[in-house]
Amino acid sequence: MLAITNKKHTNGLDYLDIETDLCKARIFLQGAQIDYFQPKGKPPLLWVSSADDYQPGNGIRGGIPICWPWFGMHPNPDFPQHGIARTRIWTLASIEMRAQQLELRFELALDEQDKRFWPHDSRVSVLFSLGDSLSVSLNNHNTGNRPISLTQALHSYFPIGDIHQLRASGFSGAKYIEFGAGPYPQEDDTVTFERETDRVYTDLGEVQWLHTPNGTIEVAREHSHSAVLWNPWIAKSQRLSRFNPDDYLGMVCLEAANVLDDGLTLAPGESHSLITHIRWWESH
Ligand SMILES: O=P(O)(O)OC[C@H]1O[C@H](O)[C@H](O)[C@@H](O)[C@@H]1O
Repeated sequence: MLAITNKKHTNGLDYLDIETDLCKARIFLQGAQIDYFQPKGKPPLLWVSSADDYQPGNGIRGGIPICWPWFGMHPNPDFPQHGIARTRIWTLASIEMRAQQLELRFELALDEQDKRFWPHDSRVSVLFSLGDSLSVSLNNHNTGNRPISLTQALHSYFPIGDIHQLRASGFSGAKYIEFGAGPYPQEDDTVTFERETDRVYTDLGEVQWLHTPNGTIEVAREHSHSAVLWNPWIAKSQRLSRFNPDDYLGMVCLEAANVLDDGLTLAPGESHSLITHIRWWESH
């Protein structure tokens, strides 16, 4: 089966409700933000805060916000954190079925207002590939005649059941910066959570795993040597917008990125795709 229905949220945001033989998904045009993905017969793979009211103009607190064309704070303090893509309306450009994977491509057309933030000749698009796993590819192409530099992330929120029981693995050999300090070498392969965690990893291997009480989520990346691992813990949860004070107990963000020395510089005519693959891991 294949059902793709255009719907409107009560607060006005347009989204696509999607069902295939292999999964159910929901993608908002604002931010090209997927906030729901569930392989059939398995639990959902993305987390969203019940405090989010899906207001136009805000990124949704969950799913996969797209941080582009910068991650984190911009040197200009008047520019929004994590770039402009997550609050802009994207256009659905194509729908294709390949084998049993449903591919949806969205494009972002920047207006004059946006050019204040991003005065470059470039094209950005995102391709979702939906099957029993989820792949997201954020594609940049330099259409101008000067180099372009940017940072970006697929800011994925995962449902992890209980932060006190979560073990995140696949980190050995990397290094990280946290709260402006570091880089520190990551000696253990596994990370556990006992406090606010906000690490920007570089030199990171291609695959990490989130071992939760409900199963293991595998998060792989292509064309990316960096990722962000984030849990706001108690105090920051109380300050965060669209977030319940105890939400930190049930989520973690592991964000495929191109940041720090893994930031991009695209020569004229050059393209790049930041890709993440997300699935429930099954041992064979
Ligand atoms: O509140 P937001 O702008 O969505 O940012 C949410 C979080 O994003 C990233 O994970 C950063 O590393 C965090 O420092 C930040 O708090």
